[in-house]
Amino acid sequence: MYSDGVAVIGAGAFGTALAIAQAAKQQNVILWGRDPDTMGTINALRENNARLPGLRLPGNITVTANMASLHGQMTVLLSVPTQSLRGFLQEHAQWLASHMLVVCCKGVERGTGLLPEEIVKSVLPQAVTAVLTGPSFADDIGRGKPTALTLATDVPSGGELQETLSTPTLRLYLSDDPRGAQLGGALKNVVALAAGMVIGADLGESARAALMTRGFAEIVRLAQVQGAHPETLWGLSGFGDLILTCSSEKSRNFSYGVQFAQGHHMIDGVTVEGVMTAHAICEQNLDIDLPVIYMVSRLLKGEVSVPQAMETLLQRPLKSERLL
Ligand SMILES: NC(=O)c1ccc[n+]([C@@H]2O[C@H](COP(=O)([O-])OP(=O)(O)OC[C@H]3O[C@@H](n4cnc5c(N)ncnc54)[C@H](O)[C@@H]3O)[C@@H](O)[C@H]2O)c1
Ligand SMILES: O=P(O)(O)OC[C@H](O)CO
Repeated sequence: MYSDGVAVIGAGAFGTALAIAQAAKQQNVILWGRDPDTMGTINALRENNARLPGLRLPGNITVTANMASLHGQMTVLLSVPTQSLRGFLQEHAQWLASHMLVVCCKGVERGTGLLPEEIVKSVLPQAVTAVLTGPSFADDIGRGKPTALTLATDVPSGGELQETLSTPTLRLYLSDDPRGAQLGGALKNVVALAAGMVIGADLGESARAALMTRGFAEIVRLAQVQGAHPETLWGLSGFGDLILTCSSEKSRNFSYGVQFAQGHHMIDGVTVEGVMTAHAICEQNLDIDLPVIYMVSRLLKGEVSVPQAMETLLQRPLKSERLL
């Protein structure tokens, strides 16, 4: 099953990196992007110089804007931003039915509160799905630097998929908790925005460590209430990705947080998933104590400044350090 090769949907930074990584193992990999001109340029240069400059696409990657290139029963890695996933699926449903769909985006959909795999199931109820997530920068994956990720799925053939997608430098750990894995990947971006704001406002490394730790407590709390296994969040998809994203300026979420605190609020064609995810969580009006996540949404809406937000968080009643 699903032995007709690997296709990557979305020719952004991550999709391109995943295609390059898979090309080290698979005979032929398809990289699909929606814009024929862009894909023509990527093919001519054998490089995605707009999204992942400096990395050469091996010859066994077929670069295309034609969904008809997908064939048989493939493993399809979905790497479009979360807020675009539904639109992509609706437009191209006819080409996707026979394949294993592996969700690689991180976020919560605004308006529905759905996680990416749930978006897939809501558009394609019969779809066979999995989730690939964890600490990984596109550039590291594309350069073949050692990376470990979580592959989370309910399907019995998860072990086969793990074998298919693991490479000598990309080590996949199998999980049976797609919900927990996705919540970790989505929510760490919100905490990374907060961590960036702390650094951008020069509030100190100690404050960042406090926010990361208390932010992690919120992630575990929310995940448990929403039916995930708390231990999933202690793994690569939760704790692991939180460390990476909150501590590196290579992270777009962290970097945007830094810029935001310094008064630069424009997002120019860059995918910063944590922004919509913060709002998507808030608009669900959950009865869960999530002070950091809610504060990030208020900050992004301009309702409070970073110093006001920090003061408000510090002035809350003292409490015990329970994680849950
Ligand atoms: N970049 C990374 O290091 C990294 C690592 C892990 C996970 N991710 C996740 O991967 C997802 C994609 O991120 P990215 O870094 O590739 O972003 P990106 O901004 O580099 O690229 C996004 C791509 O999606 C395409 N796209 C947008 N809407 C589309 C639609 N409706 N149909 C088809 N294509 C569409 C855009 O044209 C663009 O090529 C995000 O959820 C991100 O969190 C990224
Ligand atoms: O650049 P970011 O902030 O979207 O982070 C990329 C990955 O999610 C890190 O694991």
